[in-house]
Amino acid sequence: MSADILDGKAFAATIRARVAGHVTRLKDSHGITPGLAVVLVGEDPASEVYVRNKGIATVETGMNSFEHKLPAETPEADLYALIDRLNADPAVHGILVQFPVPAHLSERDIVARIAPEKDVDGLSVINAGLLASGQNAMASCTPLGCLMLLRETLGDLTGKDAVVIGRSNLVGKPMAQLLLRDSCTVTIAHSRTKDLAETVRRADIVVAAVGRAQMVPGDWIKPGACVIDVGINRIPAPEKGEGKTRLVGDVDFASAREVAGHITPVPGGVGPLTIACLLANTVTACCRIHGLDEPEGLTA
Ligand SMILES: NC(=O)C1=CN([C@@H]2O[C@H](COP(=O)(O)OP(=O)(O)OC[C@H]3O[C@@H](n4cnc5c(N)ncnc54)[C@H](OP(=O)(O)O)[C@@H]3O)[C@@H](O)[C@H]2O)C=CC1
Ligand SMILES: Nc1nc(=O)c2c([nH]1)NC[C@@H]1CN(c3ccc(C(=O)N[C@@H](CCC(=O)O)C(=O)O)cc3)C=[N+]21
Ligand SMILES: [Mg+2]
Repeated sequence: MSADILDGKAFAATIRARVAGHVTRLKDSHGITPGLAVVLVGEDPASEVYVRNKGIATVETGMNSFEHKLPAETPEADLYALIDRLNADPAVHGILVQFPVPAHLSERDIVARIAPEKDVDGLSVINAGLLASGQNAMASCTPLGCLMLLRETLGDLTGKDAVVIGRSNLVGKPMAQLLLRDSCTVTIAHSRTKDLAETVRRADIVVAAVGRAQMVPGDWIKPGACVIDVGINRIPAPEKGEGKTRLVGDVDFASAREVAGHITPVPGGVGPLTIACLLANTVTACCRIHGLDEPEGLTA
């Protein structure tokens, strides 16, 4: 059996079309253009991919995009001054500071500096708390995109055994919360998990968010399971020529596709959904900031 390969790119396009519809309505009826600010400090390969693709998509959906690339040695005070300006800027409805940041900066303190209503990554303690207590949160873009794709693919998720590999505040934890809200039986695995292979073998749904290239082999996958690969890893690709690289996920796609029922590829899987949901969250933030009705079809 060979898995159904989930086309994240195509599904992302339908989400973006919904976003574009709401943007048009905001402009025509209220004279408001949603704006998204992205801050990148230093260099990170996964973040570079994100910034490139996000800028294009933001403008395509009719929103404003503000990019701030700062050098790796940027002092904390300068970064905070920028965040304060973005917090106060009425043209900015969403703020995203890309992680990881250089070691002299604190992710926790950066998140705390961002106005919670503009926190489109859903990282603030307010958003994390709202999500954990089952209230109307701004959910992190990647888990939101994964949940939308899972519902689209499997329908009702009630009672499914879900294993999330990774417990970051950005991906693993909010993913587990969203799956729990949809009544999955959720296990969160991480670097200290005793028998990862056995844990993953129980799962009807596997979400891999680790950041280790191709670490999940096909023989960990339960036949017919739905495999969502969040990882974005750059590895050498000598077959493409000297010094060339390619993107791979955290799942060994070649062996996993032989066992899984559904699987997301990298690239073309979760990445495009993250971007579509970032735009969706920006529109949601914009509506909330202006006291307008919640946009439909953009939240989980
Ligand atoms: N496609 C997309 O749209 C996105 C992709 N990404 C990518 O997803 C990946 C994960 O991102 P993020 O969550 O921020 O990463 P983090 O580095 O913040 O978290 C990684 C998690 O993986 C766990 N882990 C590390 N090694 C192992 C191991 N050997 N076995 C089991 N678990 C392990 C860590 O455990 P512990 O807590 O114990 O250290 C940690 O919880 C990265 O490749 C990132 O680039 C991220 C966001 C969006
Ligand atoms: N605060 C914060 N929030 C994030 O959500 C966040 C972050 N920091 N830091 C970096 C990671 C990584 N990430 C990606 C999103 C989309 C693609 C993406 O568009 N991927 C395409 C790439 C296609 C290509 O260009 O080759 C795909 O997978 O098809 C990649 C990576 C978000 N992240
Ligand atoms: Mg992280």
